[in-house]
Amino acid sequence: MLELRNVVKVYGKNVRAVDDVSLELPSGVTALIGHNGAGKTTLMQMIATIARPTSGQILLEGVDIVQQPDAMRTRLGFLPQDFGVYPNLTALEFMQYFAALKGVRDPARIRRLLELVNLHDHADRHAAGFSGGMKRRLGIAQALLNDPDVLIVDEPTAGLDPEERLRFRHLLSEIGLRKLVLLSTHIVSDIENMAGRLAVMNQGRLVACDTPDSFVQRARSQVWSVTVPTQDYERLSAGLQVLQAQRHADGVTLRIAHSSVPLAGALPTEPTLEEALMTQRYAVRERQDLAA
Ligand SMILES: Nc1ncnc2c1ncn2[C@@H]1O[C@H](COP(=O)(O)OP(=O)(O)OP(=O)(O)O)[C@@H](O)[C@H]1O
Repeated sequence: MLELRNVVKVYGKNVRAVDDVSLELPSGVTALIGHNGAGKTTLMQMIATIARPTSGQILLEGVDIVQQPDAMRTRLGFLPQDFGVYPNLTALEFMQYFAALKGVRDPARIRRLLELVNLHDHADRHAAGFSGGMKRRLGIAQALLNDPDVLIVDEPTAGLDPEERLRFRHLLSEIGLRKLVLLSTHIVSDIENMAGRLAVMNQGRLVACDTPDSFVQRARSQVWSVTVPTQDYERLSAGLQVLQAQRHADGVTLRIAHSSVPLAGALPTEPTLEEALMTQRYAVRERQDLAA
């Protein structure tokens, strides 16, 4: 169990990149979601002990890893956002290099990990010629060398094609069956059916943390569907929080976030996870507007 207590990170005089975040993370996959600049990377860096909180505590199994970073470092696998491979090394040599750095002496483990990330057929190829997805998978393999209890992956699917994304999702959810996996993304479809828990960040704050089902459950009765004539679309949708507008022969079908019936004839509809999160973000924005 990883526990964050009132964690704050201030850059310079007044950039509160992470603002009083408290969070409990059990094992399984947790996805950190938020817009660019929400504070996801900063939070992950503090958990990975490569950035120090300005204040607050981060505990791994009760041990304060800000005070005792080695308690995390010996149990951590980390794939940073800007992870790069060494182009002159083959995949196998790259793994051997990191195995030596991490004091891992079992050559069979390297083979097993290359199989796990489906790179065993490419073990003797130079990583320079790998696709983005293959490089990310090699990054995961090196992160798993020391059999970490905690795996942190920053934006794992950035720049990957759909097939690579799918493979990556599968791999991370498998790892999450046994480990604590924390990943960040701003692409909701990437964590659908994969993350057991979503932590939503906005402007440094943790605004919600729950299971995907709970987010969807809460958004029920707040997402509406209605078809309007094409010529009335702009007038009718003005001022509404339109989640999706699909044009077809009979008009435009709108999916709208609203706490009550937004337009005559609108019917409540089952929200997708992405819509549920958008509804949540809208709710946050409304609360901020009210507070201003
Ligand atoms: N080293 C730094 N010095 C100053 N400000 C920083 C630094 N790193 C991040 N920030 C600022 O902190 C805030 C949070 O940034 P962070 O990278 O943690 O967000 P993020 O959610 O990971 O964004 P992205 O999805 O773009 O990676 C931003 O306003 C960013 O500009």
